[in-house]
Amino acid sequence: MVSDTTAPSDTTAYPAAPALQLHRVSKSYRSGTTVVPALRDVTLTVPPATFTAVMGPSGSGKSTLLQCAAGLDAPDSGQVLLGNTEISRLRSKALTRFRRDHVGFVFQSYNLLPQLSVARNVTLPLLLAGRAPDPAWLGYVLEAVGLGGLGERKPQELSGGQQQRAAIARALITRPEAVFADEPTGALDSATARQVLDLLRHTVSELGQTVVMVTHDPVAACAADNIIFLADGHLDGSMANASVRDVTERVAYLGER
Ligand SMILES: Nc1ncnc2c1ncn2[C@@H]1O[C@H](COP(=O)(O)OP(=O)(O)OP(=O)(O)O)[C@@H](O)[C@H]1O
Repeated sequence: MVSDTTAPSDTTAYPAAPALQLHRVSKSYRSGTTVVPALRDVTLTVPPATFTAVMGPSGSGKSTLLQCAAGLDAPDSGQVLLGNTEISRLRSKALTRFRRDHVGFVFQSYNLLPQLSVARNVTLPLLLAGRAPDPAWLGYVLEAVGLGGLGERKPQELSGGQQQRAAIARALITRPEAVFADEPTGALDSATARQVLDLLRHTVSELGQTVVMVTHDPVAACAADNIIFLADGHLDGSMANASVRDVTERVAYLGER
């Protein structure tokens, strides 16, 4: 287990293995008598300390990919590895424990508890795991997301962008193998979205965090090192260090090559 007292700048605890690997992952949903394929034979590798965006048309399988990669949903076939752990083999209890200790989540809707202070919200994953928060690490994470001095506020006393920063701090507090973000800027205006994207970028470059983010927005996707495209449940190529124009064009023709 990663110690909570490791110096904030120490990233040696992160595994040398890829942060995330999917090997031939397929997943279908049943809707009445109909079977809806959501992921078809997806294989991908995400190196540690990188920022990956997942793009594709509505219904192309982006959220399903994120859910399977994060251990929130189980693939029908194929393997998912987070660091050195094959999470697709874990049974329910072990998977819940693993997720709690090793996976961070950020959602479009922040999901902060209104009755708790920002600091309490941020340290909740540690408390739920029975681990004592390290005040130095909490202070560092709050500073890193630009919420230094605001830990005692309630979420409703923060702006939308600050609430999303708190949600990102909460995702980082356990020093997870990977942070999964589903449309984290979807509810924000473009200037605030920019700040949140810069923060995610900062967690990658300064904290060595691995971030995987689903987005519909080419501007948001271009904050990532690498963009992977999905079309109809298939992986449909990727782009590194892309421009907004290239991504917009690529998205318009997804699935047509
Ligand atoms: N719980 C479910 N039951 C039945 N079908 C589902 C379920 N969840 C997703 N699907 C279907 O699986 C496919 C992929 O859905 P998914 O939500 O992963 O796509 P998405 O790319 O994230 O879409 P969006 O951009 O609209 O959020 C879609 O056809 C969707 O209708």
